[in-house]
Amino acid sequence: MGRVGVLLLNLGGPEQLGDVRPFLFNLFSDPEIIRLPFPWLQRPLAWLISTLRARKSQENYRQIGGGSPLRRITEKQAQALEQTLQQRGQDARVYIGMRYWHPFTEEAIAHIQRDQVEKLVILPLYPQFSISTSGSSFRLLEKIWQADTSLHQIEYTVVPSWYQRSGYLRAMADLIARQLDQCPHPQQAHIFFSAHGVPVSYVEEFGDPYQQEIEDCVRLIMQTLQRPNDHTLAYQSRVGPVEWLQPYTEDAIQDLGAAGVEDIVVVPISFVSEHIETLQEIDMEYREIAEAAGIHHFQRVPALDTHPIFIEDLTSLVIEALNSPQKRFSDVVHPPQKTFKLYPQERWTWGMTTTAEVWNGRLAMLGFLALLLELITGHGPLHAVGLL
Ligand SMILES: C=CC1=C(C)c2cc3[nH]c(cc4nc(cc5[nH]c(cc1n2)c(C)c5CCC(=O)O)C(CCC(=O)O)=C4C)c(C)c3C=C
Ligand SMILES: [Fe+2]
Repeated sequence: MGRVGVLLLNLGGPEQLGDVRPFLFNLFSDPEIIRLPFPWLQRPLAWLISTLRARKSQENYRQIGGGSPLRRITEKQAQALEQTLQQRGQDARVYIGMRYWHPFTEEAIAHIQRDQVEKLVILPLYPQFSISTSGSSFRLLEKIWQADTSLHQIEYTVVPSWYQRSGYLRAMADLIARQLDQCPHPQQAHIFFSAHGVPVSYVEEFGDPYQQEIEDCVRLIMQTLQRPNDHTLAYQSRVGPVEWLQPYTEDAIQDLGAAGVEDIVVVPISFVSEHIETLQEIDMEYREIAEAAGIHHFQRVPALDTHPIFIEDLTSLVIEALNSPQKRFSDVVHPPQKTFKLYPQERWTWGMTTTAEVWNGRLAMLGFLALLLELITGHGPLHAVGLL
C-alpha cells in the first residue's frame, strides 16, 4: 500500500479573543450555515452578523480562558490516533482540516500533497452527519478536488457518520456511568442528552438526516448503558430568529425542574471534544437555569477527547475504511432533498398576490439590511443626503 493519510475534519475555533470576529465571519459566510436565496448577500450579511455577534461571543470565550480548546484537543486526538495506527501496523500520517479556523482544510490538503499521500481516509470528528457540519466540509473538499486535478491521483474515501460504532457507544456509556455513580442517588438521576441544534428547515426542507441520527444515537447509548434511569433529549445553541429543533435545552431543563427532578447528568452528544458549548453554555448557562428551576445536583459528562476506547475505535474505523469500497464526495454531500414548493404561484400576476407579498418581504429585508449597514459603518446614501 502506498503512503496512507487520515484527514480529521473539524469545525475550528478562535484561539484568542482577536480571532472571534474573523472566525464568525468565516462561519456565517458558509451557505451551509446560513441559507440565503441570493448568494451575493452572503458575505455582506456574514460581515454584519459577525460584527453584531462578536462582542457577546468574545465574552463567552473570555469566560473559558480567552479562546477555544478545540485545536489543542484535536491535535491530541490526531497524535493518539497516529500512535494507535502505528501499534496496529498501519503506517499513516494524521492531518487536521478545520472548516472555519486554523489549521484550515486547504492547509491540510497542501500538506497531504507535499507528503505525496496516495490513500486517504476522510474522517469528520462529528459522530452524526449534518449538512451544516460534515456536509459543509465534504462540499468544500469536493470543490478543492474539482479545482485541482492533481488531487485525482489520491485514492480517497469518506466516512459520513459513525455514531453506531460499538467502541464509540461503549466509551460514551463508560463516561455516563462514571458520572451517574457520583450522584447521591445514581438510579434516580435524570440523564439529559443535549445535542447541538440545527434549524428545523434543514431537516424538513433540505433532507438533513441529523435529527434522525441523533435520536438513533441516544437510543443506542441508552441500550449500551443498561441503566434504568429516565432520559430526555433536547437541543442547544440556537442562533438567530428561525425555529430550531425542539425541545430547546433551556426549556427542557426548566420542565424537569417543575416536574420535581432534583439530579441531572447532562450528556453532550454532537461533538467529541470540549468546546465553548460544553464549557460555557452547559457548565455555566444551563447550570444556572437548572439551579433556578430547583435542580440541586447538576453534573456534566466530559467530552470523549482521547478516551482510550474511543481512540481504539477510531483506529479500527480507519483500518476498515481502507479495506472497504470507496465512498466519494458525491455519495455523501447531496442528501436526498424533499420536494418542497416554497411558493405555490409560479407566474407573476398583478395585485396583492402571494408572489407580490413574497417580493415585498424580500425588498423590505434588503432595505432593512442596507439601513443597518449604514448605521454601523456611518456611510451610505442617507448620510450622503444629510438625513443621517
Ligand atoms: C448559525 C448556525 C449554526 C449552525 C447550524 C450550527 C451547527 C453546528 N455547530 C456545531 C458545533 C460547533 N459550533 C461551534 C461554534 C459556533 N456555531 C455557531 C452557529 C451554528 N452552528 C456559532 C455562531 C458558533 C460560534 C460560537 C458562538 O458565537 O456561539 C463550535 C466551535 C466551538 C468552539 O469551542 O470554538 C462547534 C464545535 C455542530 C455539531 C452543529 C450541528 C450539528
Ligand atoms: Fe455551531
